Amino acid sequence: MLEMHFGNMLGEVIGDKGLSLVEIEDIREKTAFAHSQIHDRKWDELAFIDLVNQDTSEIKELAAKITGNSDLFILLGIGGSAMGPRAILDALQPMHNFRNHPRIFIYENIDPRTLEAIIEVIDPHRTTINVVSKSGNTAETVASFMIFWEHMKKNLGDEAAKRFVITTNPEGGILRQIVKEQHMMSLPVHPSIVGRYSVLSPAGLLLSEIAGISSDELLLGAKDILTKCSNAELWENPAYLFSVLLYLMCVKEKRTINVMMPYADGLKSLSEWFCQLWAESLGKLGLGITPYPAVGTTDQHSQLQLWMEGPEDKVVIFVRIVDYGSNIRIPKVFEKIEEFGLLSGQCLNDLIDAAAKSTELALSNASKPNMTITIPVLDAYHVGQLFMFFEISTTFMGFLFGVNPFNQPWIEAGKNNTFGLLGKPGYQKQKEDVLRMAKENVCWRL
Ligand SMILES: O=P(O)(O)OC[C@H]1O[C@H](O)[C@H](O)[C@@H](O)[C@@H]1O
Repeated sequence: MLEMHFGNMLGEVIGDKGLSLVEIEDIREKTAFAHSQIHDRKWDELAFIDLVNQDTSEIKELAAKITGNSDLFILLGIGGSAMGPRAILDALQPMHNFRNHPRIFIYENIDPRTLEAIIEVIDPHRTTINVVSKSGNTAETVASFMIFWEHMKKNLGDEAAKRFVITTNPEGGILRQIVKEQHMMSLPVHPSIVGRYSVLSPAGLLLSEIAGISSDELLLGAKDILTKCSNAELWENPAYLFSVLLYLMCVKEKRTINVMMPYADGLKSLSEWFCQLWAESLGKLGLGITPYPAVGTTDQHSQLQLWMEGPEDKVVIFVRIVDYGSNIRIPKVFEKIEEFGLLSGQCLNDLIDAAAKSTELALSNASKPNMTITIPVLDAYHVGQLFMFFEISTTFMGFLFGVNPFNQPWIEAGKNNTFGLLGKPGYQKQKEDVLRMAKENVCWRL
C-alpha cells in the first residue's frame, strides 16, 4: 500500500518554517466541508470515483482484436486524453515499442512535422487509430482525426472506418455523431467525468490493455486506496492530509509552488499528468498552487540548487519506489581509483536510495518542507493507487480553496477564441477581440 511520510512538513522536524498541529486542527471546519462535498456526492463530476467498479470486458475484447490485427496503435488526443494514457504506458511498459507488439504512439501536439513523419511510416492496413476526446470537440484532436481519416480512406476505401476506435462522450459531441454514421467501434467516457480525471476510464484503459497492462489491476489499486481516502477523519485519510498540509503551506507560508519529483523515469509522465490535474483544477479566482514536474535523480543535478537557496516558495513532493524490481549491480571495475571503488559492487537501487535520502535530508536540515510518497513496487496496482490518491487529493484541495475543481473556464475561453479565428459562425466577437489584441501588440522586428 502507498505510504505518505509527512514529518518534514511539521515544525517539530524542520523548525519554524514547518506547520504546527494546532494549525492543522484549526481548519477542521473547512476540512469537514470539503469532505461533505465528496462524501455526499454534491458534484456529478465525482463520477470518476465509480470507475473503480466498471466492467472492463468490452475494453479487453476490443484490445484483443486490435492486438491481433495491428502493428501500430495510434492514440490521438490532447490534455487529459493523452497525458493519462501516456502516464500509464511510461510507468508500466518502459521501452514498449522496442519490446512489444503492437507499437504505440500518442499524437498529442498538432505539430505538422510529427504528423508528416507518422503518416510516412504507417501501414494503413495494420494501423488502428484511437481518437480520444471526452468532449468530442477539441479542435486539435478533431483536426488530427480529419487528417488521418482522409489518409486511411485514400488507402483503404470503405474499410477505413474499421481501423478507428472513438473514445468519447456516449451521448453528445460531434465525434459521437460520426461513430453512428460510420458504424465505428467506440468506447464511452461517462458524460460527467472531466478529461483530466478520466485516466481510469476507457480513455486510459484501452491503451493499457493493448500494452499488456492489466486494467483490472489498475482499478483494484485505485479501489483499495479509495477505501482509505474516503475516511472522514483527517489523520486516517492520506489524501486529505496531503492536501491539508499543502494548503496550509500555501496560505500560511506562501509556498505556492509544489514540485512533484518521482525517483523513476517511468513516473515522469505521471508527474506531468499530476501537473495538469493540480493546475487546471485549482488555479481559479486568484488561488491555486503552481505544480512543477521534476524527476529524481536527474533534477538533483539541475534544479536542486534553486530549491535549496532560491525563493522560499516551494514544497517538494518526492515519490519513492522501495523495490525497482531490478538489482543491477555496478561491476567491480577500475576499483583502484577511489571514486570507482566506492561505487563498485553497489546496486543502482542503493545509489538512488542514497541520493534521494540525502536530498530529503538536505532540504529538511535547511528547513525546506517536503513530503515523501512511497510505493513498494512500480506495478499496475500501485500506479492505480497513485492516480486515485492524487484525484481525491485534488478535489479535496479544490474544496478547501473554495473553488470548483472540475471546470476550466479560461481554457474554454481559449478554445472559443480559436474557433473565432478559424471563422466558426457565432464566434465573430472572439475573432475581433483576438485581432484587436494582435494589432495593439508591440514587438521588435530585427
Ligand atoms: O478530451 P477532450 O474533451 O478533447 O479535452 C482535452 C483537453 O481539453 C481542454 O484543454 C481541457 O482544458 C483539458 O482538461 C482536456 O483534457
